Amino acid sequence: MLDLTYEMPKPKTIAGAKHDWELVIGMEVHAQVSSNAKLFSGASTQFGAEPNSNVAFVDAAMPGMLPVINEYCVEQAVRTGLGLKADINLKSAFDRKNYFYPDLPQGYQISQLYQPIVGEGEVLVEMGDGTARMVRIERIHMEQDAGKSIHDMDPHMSFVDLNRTGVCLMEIVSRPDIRGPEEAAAYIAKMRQILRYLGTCDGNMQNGNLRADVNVSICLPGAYEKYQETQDFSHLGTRCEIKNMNSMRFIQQAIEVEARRQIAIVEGGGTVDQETRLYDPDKGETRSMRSKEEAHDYRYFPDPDLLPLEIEQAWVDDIAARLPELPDAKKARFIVTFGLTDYDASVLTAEVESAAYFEEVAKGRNGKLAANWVINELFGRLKKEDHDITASPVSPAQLGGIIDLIASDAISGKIAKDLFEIIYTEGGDPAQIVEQRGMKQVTDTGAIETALDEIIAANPAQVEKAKVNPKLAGWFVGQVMKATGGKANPKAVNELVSKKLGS
Ligand SMILES: Nc1ncnc2c1ncn2[C@@H]1O[C@H](COP(=O)(O)OP(=O)(O)OP(=O)(O)O)[C@@H](O)[C@H]1O
Ligand SMILES: [Mg+2]
Ligand SMILES: [Mg+2]
Repeated sequence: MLDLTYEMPKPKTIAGAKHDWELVIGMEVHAQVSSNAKLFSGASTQFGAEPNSNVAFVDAAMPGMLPVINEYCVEQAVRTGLGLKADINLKSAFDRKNYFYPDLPQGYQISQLYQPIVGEGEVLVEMGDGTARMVRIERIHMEQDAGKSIHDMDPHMSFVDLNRTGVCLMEIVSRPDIRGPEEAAAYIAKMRQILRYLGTCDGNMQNGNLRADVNVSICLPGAYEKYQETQDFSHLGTRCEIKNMNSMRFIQQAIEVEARRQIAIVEGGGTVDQETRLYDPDKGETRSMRSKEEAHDYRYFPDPDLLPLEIEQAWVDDIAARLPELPDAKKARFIVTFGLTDYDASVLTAEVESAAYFEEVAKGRNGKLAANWVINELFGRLKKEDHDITASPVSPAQLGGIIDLIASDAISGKIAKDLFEIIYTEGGDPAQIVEQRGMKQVTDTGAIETALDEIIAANPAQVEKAKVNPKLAGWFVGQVMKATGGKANPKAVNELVSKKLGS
């Protein structure tokens, strides 16, 4: 594999009235496991179902009901851990996190506080300008999602929908290694990409299947480096946690707004309280939800209904052996195998489906040419209609066919674009269309020469001018192209023009 060494991105600094401040960010990503059934029941996880139709007795906390662990969910947590190059804990355990809320019928959430299933890992976060930072993962634990309270259906009543209750979430906790709003967005994007490659979470942020709690603090330049050396958190500022964010744009806005709030407090001589806050995108501010003083005492304790979760190394090894190729490896391979730039390789591997599409087109062809066509023509065209690659009307075989016609000089690059448009809108076989519609490039120098001779004969004044000003040769090239309906081979035309005009 290619060894990619990156320069680290600079931390974002914000100028306060007195100092420059740096940002420190740690994220808790909640990723809903792509599983048909819930973590401890067989009820369906289908999104958008009739309210309260996907609820097993245990989800509704009926007396005497016992949780039974869903092995598939455990496997997805292990796969996610392996995908983040993390330690897998062969023994983990479930704890009860107790709190009261109408959407939590059990009165507690089953989670893993003391012994999570996945330990330390790492994610490479690339910034698109060639810089990248390795963000450490602290842990991943499995937990149940809560139900949903609905307050906006009736002015006098609130409703509860338990469909989501008990759905398996993975909480992926990062170290405070993220240093700015753009990095936070890039981190989420990379996490989403890895989860989607693995297929352990569909990454649908709109549906809330991937959401993040964003922890923000500020510090003076130099303090973070001291924390890195010692791992002593006292070098860092007090964090505030912005809950439940499911939009990359709002995450970036919230971080900036929150950092500025903290800077104003500290520069005004105050101290930041550790608290949970909510971002209001309409007002562009974060608001306190609850502070440390009124913090929940969750009274965590091991869930007596569930045995510790013990898995075998052989099972983990087997899962590891079956992992798909992940984004970093695929990108590096694309750069080496197809001679792509870092940027093109990133674009093509952003989604696993586009990567597969490109690879089919590029196999046995010029990789750079294939990349150009996939990125500029195909992606550009799909974007116009807001389609993704899975809905592409042009198949990899068809696009490959167009590229073959260019490579063999059968059609010019300009005609290829027309051909692409025909196939995009009407379908068909590229070679056949070129044949039937007479789109073949004229490489026959005889035909080009005849056209050129006619133009020269009709424009004696231009010919004289061109003899003293070689730049005018381009005019003759253009005229030949026009006369041949854009089908003349531009290289052959150029050669003939300079031969005849002696320029
Ligand atoms: N000074 C700091 N500045 C920014 N982020 C921090 C700081 N200290 C810790 N963090 C980050 O805060 C997050 C803490 O998450 P964790 O799940 O461990 O605890 P929690 O938020 O107290 O618990 P809960 O899951 O109940 O919200 C981590 O991502 C961590 O990196
Ligand atoms: Mg947490
Ligand atoms: Mg938290």
